[in-house]
Amino acid sequence: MAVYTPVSDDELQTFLADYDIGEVTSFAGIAEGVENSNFLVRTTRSTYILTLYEKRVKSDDLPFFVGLMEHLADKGLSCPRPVPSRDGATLRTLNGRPAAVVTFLEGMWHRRIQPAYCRSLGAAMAEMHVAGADFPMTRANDLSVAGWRPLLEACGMQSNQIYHGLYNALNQELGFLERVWPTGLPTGTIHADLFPDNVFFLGGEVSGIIDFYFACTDALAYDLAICLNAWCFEPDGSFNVTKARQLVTGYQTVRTLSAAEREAMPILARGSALRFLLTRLYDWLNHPEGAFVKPKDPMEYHQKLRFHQSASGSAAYGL
Ligand SMILES: Nc1ncnc2c1ncn2[C@@H]1O[C@H](COP(=O)(O)OP(=O)(O)O)[C@@H](O)[C@H]1O
Ligand SMILES: N[C@@H](CCOP(=O)(O)O)C(=O)O
Repeated sequence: MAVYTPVSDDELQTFLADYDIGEVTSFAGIAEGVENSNFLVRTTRSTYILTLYEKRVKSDDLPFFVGLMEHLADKGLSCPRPVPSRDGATLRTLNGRPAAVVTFLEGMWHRRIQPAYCRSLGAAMAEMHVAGADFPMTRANDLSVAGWRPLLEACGMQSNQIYHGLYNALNQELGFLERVWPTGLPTGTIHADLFPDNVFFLGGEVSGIIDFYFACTDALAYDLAICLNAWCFEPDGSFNVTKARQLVTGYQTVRTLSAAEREAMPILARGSALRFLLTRLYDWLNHPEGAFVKPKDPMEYHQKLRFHQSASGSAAYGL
């Protein structure tokens, strides 16, 4: 459960007194997520999510995240809509943390991924890319290649607690990716954390996308690469090329990938595996005492990285 900052009933009542969202009927910490503190708030009017933004979310970035959700919701995408308080502010402070109330989305996320879900996901992602094309704000991806070395150095030799030789292996991989990382691909607003727990389904089709707190301006194809990692590996660690094909086919029903994007996919997938390996490794070594959170396994991404290191070109991804 991710609740780093507790909120008492009294603190909630005082905070929500400034909103026109009805009377609170129930309130509970949410047993999922690892980044922020999330609470489910039911009121006489509707259901909402209260989020207190934690360590990795910089206050200066919040207007981008909140603005993006408003922009996408205005374009008809099913994503949380920030709810303003009576004075019109969508970003406020609670217990010393920046906080926001957003609308609750119906649907459920799938732990066991079917190829058809990947197809629906691909189309939903491309729709998000198209809808985000005229979003006027930008935010650099601080967890792209330039951000990986500081993360690795912050983990340092402690990395070897997880597995002997891990630091050197990652250092070598990072050196390679720093040399070959693609530039000049079509860019736009990407989600950058489109994992199964952030995509809700109803009846086999994507019904909503949540958790825009890593969203940024970067290569559109990098979002696909993240999903190749997060959706297309089986629990035994093997890569399922059928799921990859479905993901890409679904994407291309809305937006066609260029030849350069297809060619870059193996490196983008490799970089994306390293990115999640590094943040997981950092969190594994540094998770706060007493927080209600289950750190995610860095070694899952080490196994994925090894697949990408041995993959032979775009064909290995069904491209
Ligand atoms: N708008 C929403 N509608 C429905 N459920 C939500 C919404 N936002 C968050 N949740 C629930 O809270 C969980 C954690 O949210 P998430 O944004 O992924 O947290 P974190 O940023 O900490 O990873 C989700 O898995 C989901 O169950
Ligand atoms: N998806 C990332 C961690 C961020 O967690 P989320 O709950 O915000 O999706 C990972 O799996 O490492």
